[in-house]
Amino acid sequence: MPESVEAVRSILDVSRESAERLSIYVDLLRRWQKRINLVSGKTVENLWTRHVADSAQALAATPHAKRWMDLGSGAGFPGIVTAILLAETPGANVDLVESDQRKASFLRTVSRETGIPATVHVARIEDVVADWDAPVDAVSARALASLSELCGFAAPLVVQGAVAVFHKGRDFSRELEEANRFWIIDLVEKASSIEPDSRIVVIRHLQRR
Ligand SMILES: C[S@@+](CC[C@H](N)C(=O)[O-])C[C@H]1O[C@@H](n2cnc3c(N)ncnc32)[C@H](O)[C@@H]1O
Repeated sequence: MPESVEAVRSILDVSRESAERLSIYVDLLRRWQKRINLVSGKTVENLWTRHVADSAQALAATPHAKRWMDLGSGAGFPGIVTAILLAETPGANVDLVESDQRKASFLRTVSRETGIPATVHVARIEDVVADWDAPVDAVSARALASLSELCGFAAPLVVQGAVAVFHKGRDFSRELEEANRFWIIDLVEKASSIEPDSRIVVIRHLQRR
């Protein structure tokens, strides 16, 4: 797959404006990566496929969602990518929750330089979700925690009508088995177009056993 915006276009349509914003984001990430560890060093050469296109699968899985919360955003995957792809959609917003100060500074810089509809919360997910009272259409997380833990983070939002969209890796079957002990989960999984053995998991209903 090409290491350019074409990798993202293999997942969904990307406007010229979004393509420009994605390029600004990738340039900033490469620059900041020299100072702080934003992504694993061995993936820097493949940022467009391994991170940007991979992240675009969250919005592709839930294309009608406009108001997102991204948990443990790190360098902005998938939350910043979602916000860029929704930048021209009226009413769109992505709340990014990240407890690490330096990563949050990076996220704020990207948000400012690209002019995207994103709000950065430098806080713990548990605290943000517990106090949250604004409508959320979708909640995303990638490389953050086990499925069972993610259900715990997202449940208060899913109960209020949000759809949960999680990137999950090759341990998914074992994680699902564990999560099923604690949660009744209405889940649809889709094979990742980017990472073999990975999938995008969409949860519409969630209830603690
Ligand atoms: C492994 S990184 C993944 C980052 C990004 N989602 C990605 O896919 O590249 C997990 C991130 O979640 C953040 N994090 C972990 N637990 C958290 C919590 N309870 N509240 C807020 N942020 C948290 C960490 O600081 C870290 O940046």
